[in-house]
Amino acid sequence: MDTLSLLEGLGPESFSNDADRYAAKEAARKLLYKLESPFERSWSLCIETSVLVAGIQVCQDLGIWSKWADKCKESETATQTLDDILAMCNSKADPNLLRRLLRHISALYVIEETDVDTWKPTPFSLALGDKTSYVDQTIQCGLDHNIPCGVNLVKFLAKNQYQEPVDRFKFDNYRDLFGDDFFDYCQKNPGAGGSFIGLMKALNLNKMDWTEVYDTKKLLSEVEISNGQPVFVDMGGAHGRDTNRLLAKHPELGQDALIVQDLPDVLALHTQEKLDGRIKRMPHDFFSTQPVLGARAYFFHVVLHDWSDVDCGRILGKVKDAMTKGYSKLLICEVVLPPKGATSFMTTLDLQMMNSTSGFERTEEHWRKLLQNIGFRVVGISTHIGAMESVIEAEIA
Ligand SMILES: Nc1ncnc2c1ncn2[C@@H]1O[C@H](CSCC[C@H]([NH3+])C(=O)O)[C@@H](O)[C@H]1O
Repeated sequence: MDTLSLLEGLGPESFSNDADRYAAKEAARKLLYKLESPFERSWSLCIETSVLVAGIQVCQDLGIWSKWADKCKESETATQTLDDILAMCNSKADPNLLRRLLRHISALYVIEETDVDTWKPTPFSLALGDKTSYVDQTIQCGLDHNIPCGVNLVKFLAKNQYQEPVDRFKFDNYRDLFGDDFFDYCQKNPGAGGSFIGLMKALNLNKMDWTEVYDTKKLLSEVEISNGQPVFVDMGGAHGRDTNRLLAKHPELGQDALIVQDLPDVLALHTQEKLDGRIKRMPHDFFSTQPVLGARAYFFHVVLHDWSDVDCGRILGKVKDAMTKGYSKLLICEVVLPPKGATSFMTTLDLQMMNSTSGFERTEEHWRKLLQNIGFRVVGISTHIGAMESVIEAEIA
């Protein structure tokens, strides 16, 4: 078989597990970067992609992706003509406008052109139409926050003499662009707040279950389950999926044991998914006194990277006041930056934090120093070959 046919014949089913598929995807990306000329790369980065994202979102706004996905569930024929697609639209659209958008997004493999003015979906376009995947929210979040912030960041850094933005109250890219800092803006603009939480749901679905990274059995072995005591507090827990995962692993956990805390608007507007009745949703601002005392674990998943060391000190100081020394644990599920060889997932998160919250990812040394300064002792850092984040376990020193 020639090389091109061999490459085109590969698919997710060619790999026996997801780690191998991911490794092959990264190899293909490296290959693409080697094969494309410098001009092709710059063209693809900015010129092709800006209108690709716009095209995908216009189809989203017109309701095309969800209608198309529904049609596929109902019938065998996924292939649709331009007229069929026009009929899916929730508002009137110019046929030639739609044709031009569809032509571009099919030239870039979002859908597949099968004939004149005729296309069939791909797993990606079907996922865009499947609300449970939150892939649509990943695009929406990018348009609401990440892309405009990335454009602003260039001028913002120049304007601030290339100082590192690490304290949002001093100077902050998001506030420079939108007039408010990230979480204030999200509270005032529920649409933008919703797409951010949507991205968090997508990320959470696509990351390794934290209970596979960290030994929850050991954590719970010293807990008296039936005493009605709070066991686990998921702070900035939003959707509560991490708490659900703990419960799925330990169904013996009872009423009042599990609490998901977040800002009131996030719990009221953006996290309506049904949680097990044993999980309590509790509005709580983590800069104020922690009302749940003496839990076995206070858990933060991709929360502290939003905040400066000073703010982490304020947040964790409140947690420390609620903890029982010698019993309560602080669990931090975050990227621990390696000195060398950070993955693109890690570097993306790091710079997206700069983009939107003046936050950042931390090295192991940084985490240890930060926690030590607040009066904690790191007990262990759990990692897993398939996980992008580690779980840092700490207790009161
Ligand atoms: N002051 C605050 N008090 C409580 N939660 C907050 C505060 N500021 C931001 N948050 C929440 O912190 C979370 C950061 S995003 C992380 C969400 C979740 N733990 C996950 O892993 O997917 C968001 O849900 C924010 O609403």
